[in-house]
Amino acid sequence: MVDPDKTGHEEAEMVPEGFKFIKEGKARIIYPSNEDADDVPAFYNPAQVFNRDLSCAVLEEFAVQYKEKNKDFIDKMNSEKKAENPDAEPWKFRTLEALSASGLRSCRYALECDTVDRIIANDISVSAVQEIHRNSKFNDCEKKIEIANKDAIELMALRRAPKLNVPVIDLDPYGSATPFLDSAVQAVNYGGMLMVTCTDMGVLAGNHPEACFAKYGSFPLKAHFCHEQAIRIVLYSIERAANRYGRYIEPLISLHLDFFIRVFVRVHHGKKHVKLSCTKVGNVCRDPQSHGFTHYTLGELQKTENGSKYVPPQVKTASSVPYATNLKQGGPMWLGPLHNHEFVRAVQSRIEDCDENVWTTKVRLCGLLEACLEELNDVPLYYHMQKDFGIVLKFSLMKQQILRSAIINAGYRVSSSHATTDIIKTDAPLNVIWDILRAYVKSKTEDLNLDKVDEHHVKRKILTDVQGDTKISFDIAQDKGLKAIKNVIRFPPLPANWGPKAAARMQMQEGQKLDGKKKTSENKDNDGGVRQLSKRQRIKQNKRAKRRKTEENVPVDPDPALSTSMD
Ligand SMILES: C[S@@+](CC[C@H](N)C(=O)[O-])C[C@H]1O[C@@H](n2cnc3c(N)ncnc32)[C@H](O)[C@@H]1O
Repeated sequence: MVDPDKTGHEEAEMVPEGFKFIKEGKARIIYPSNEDADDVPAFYNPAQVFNRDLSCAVLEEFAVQYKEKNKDFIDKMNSEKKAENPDAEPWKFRTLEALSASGLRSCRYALECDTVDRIIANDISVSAVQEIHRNSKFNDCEKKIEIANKDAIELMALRRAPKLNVPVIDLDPYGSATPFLDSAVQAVNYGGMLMVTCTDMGVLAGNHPEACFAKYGSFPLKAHFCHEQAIRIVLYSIERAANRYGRYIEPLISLHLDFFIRVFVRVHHGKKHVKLSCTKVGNVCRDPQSHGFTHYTLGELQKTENGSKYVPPQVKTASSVPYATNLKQGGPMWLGPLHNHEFVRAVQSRIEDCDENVWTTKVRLCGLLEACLEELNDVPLYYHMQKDFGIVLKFSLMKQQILRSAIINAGYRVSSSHATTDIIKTDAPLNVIWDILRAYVKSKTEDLNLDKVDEHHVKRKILTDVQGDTKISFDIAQDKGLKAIKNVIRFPPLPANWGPKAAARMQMQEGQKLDGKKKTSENKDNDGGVRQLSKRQRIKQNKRAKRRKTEENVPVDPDPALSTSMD
């Protein structure tokens, strides 16, 4: 490989005019000098460097663990192959990057993950595949990268073909990964891993609940826990797809980052465990007035004289959300743990050992994984200190540390979340939190200022209620839930223009089409769906798309957001 730090003769010869080279990790790609041009051959977003750095670390750790766990099986398979054909190649650990774009990620996997033997870099776009060829050559990793130009759904559906035997599949689409989940859960090896990105945060966060239901099978609630809720909806969707084929997921690391969701899940198989799925997914009920919420699984496992059976859950929504008059239901979503802490620790120590010049996001990655280790893994969702409690009580509340102490002193656990700041994740029942907050408000003021508050208003109900038997103490507690254990940066400021980016124009082979995936204002405008186009911009873009379609015969669908029907 050409030394990445050299900018000598050899490189200048390889970079065509109008192009530049971009360095990321140990890889470099050749990319148009004008990145904002309408017609870039393949998609590349520098803001996803964090996603790629993390994915390299996770992939290498997973590959090491997978080979170790399956050592006997791999050895047996290799000796059987050798007996049949002495020249047979040994078994290879393959990773499929199903939506590869420029091939940057695949090149990085090839160069930075020593335990991964092969990467299949696939993209439906002809121009993207040309870039993958060029970039894998440029990085001198052609031997490790197999290139495919197929619809990812078809490619993964070829799972019965013994050649596509992949322990890891990476899905990094524009917008939602849901069109690819069905074939991905079937194609990945037993005990293999799916790495899944979803960038349609607007949909997942509850801005378009009907679209979220259509894509993910889950109805999101508009609430301050929307970031973690988005992760849980994606996990639910993967679990449901897996269950249909006798498989189930184990989340290894599940993240909300900047403008997207990235989850790493192990895919197991086994009918007995698949049945348990109904006890891991469920609904959330939230009162928009008091901001209180509760959750319940869709099914419960009940012990019987002869063993156990699955039954519908006992739903205690009303008693779990005191002062609620009008509960709104969201879901279903994943209610189990988001992370496997042992795996997170292993990835974290791998990152700690790496060179900061290669993984430029090292400091942030370590902070993020530390935040994952700190968060309560068995408590779904959280409250925002001011935006939930403060707003309801119309009172400037105590510092986080004091409320956390009070919760711990009352005998419960509390933590922060990697997903956002200023939140309280706790196993304390809501009546305990209201007891604490009521006691605090009363300790700060004698005048509760309720004269003008309607008698049915939730603030009045909370503040005039009889104090429960919660032990109240605002003394600073000594507990790991109180303050960060390691002094690492958890939420560093982000660079300017950090966010989703416009999709590249797709050039497909004749006869190829995008199954179940249309270009919409969400995924065409960006890879995040966070910034929506105005109606005028969409009309303009539609016209441009139609013009292209006729001029170049490239299948670009008009923006469905302009039509009245949902599809
Ligand atoms: C967000 S980009 C991938 C970015 C890349 N993984 C990276 O890290 O830079 C999505 C890519 O998916 C490709 N794509 C979209 N639909 C596809 C399909 N059905 N099959 C294969 N590739 C597809 C697009 O051409 C585009 O290059």
